[in-house]
Amino acid sequence: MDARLGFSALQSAAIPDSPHPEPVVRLRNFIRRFGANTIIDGLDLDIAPGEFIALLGRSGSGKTTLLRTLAGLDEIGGQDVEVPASRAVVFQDARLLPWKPVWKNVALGLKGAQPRERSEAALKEVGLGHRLNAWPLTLSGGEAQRVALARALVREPKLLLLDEPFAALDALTRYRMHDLVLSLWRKHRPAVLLVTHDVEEAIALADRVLVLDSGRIVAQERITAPRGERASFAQRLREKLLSHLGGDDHDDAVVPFPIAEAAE
Ligand SMILES: Nc1ncnc2c1ncn2[C@@H]1O[C@H](COP(=O)(O)OP(=O)(O)OP(=O)(O)O)[C@@H](O)[C@H]1O
Repeated sequence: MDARLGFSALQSAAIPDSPHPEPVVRLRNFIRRFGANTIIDGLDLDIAPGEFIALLGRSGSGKTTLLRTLAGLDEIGGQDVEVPASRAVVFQDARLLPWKPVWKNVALGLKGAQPRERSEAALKEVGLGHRLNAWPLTLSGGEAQRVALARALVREPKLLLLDEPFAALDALTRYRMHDLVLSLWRKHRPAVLLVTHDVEEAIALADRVLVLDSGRIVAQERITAPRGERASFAQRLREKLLSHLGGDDHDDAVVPFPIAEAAE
């Protein structure tokens, strides 16, 4: 297996180095058009089980279109697309039902036994065990996104799709969410596709960074450095500076820096 890939244009070639014979996501020559506009233009993509992928691209490059396809939110009839049935999406806005308390938002549509207990356990995992009966409108932006994460994870998805979930948060909350997402990912190990505009975020979180342009993957970089060593100086300094700015969510569910690199 290769250590690092350069930014070579891949265009519609299959990603050659998937370490698993059976990817959890498999797209071949995927095409998406809106009217006369071709948004995704013959895309091949494999995502390995448990792999964390960040998808970068300019505005309008088709990132959300690709994510919606993987989420099953768009009708794509007749194309060679394999995705797991168990998948969950977190969007930029939490999309909580304001008339239901937090735990019911997480339990919504949950199949199987003990929805309340499972919802409670998921909310504890994201540090909101004390807000089970809170109303969504009383939550901060960071808290609401943590509820959205709990709602996704309680379904134990094989594929977790994150569409700029941190973009609307302040910097401190965003960095805390990074740590939280990483700790949850390490524990549950879903494959993750994170759509983001933030290159630094992509480098900090992902195993592999893809760049989408004009409907094609034009570059990819596999990042093998342990996450704790990625820009650790910058992170320490950032944490130090940001600790003076305060934040909306101080709790002990967030993994403190340095991030523990458990079995990457
Ligand atoms: N339902 C739709 N009907 C028509 N055009 C659409 C539809 N959905 C997306 N598009 C177009 O497809 C293109 C790609 O949109 P998409 O939202 O996937 O881009 P993006 O990379 O996620 O952009 P951004 O970073 O700004 O969110 C845009 O030109 C958009 O206008």
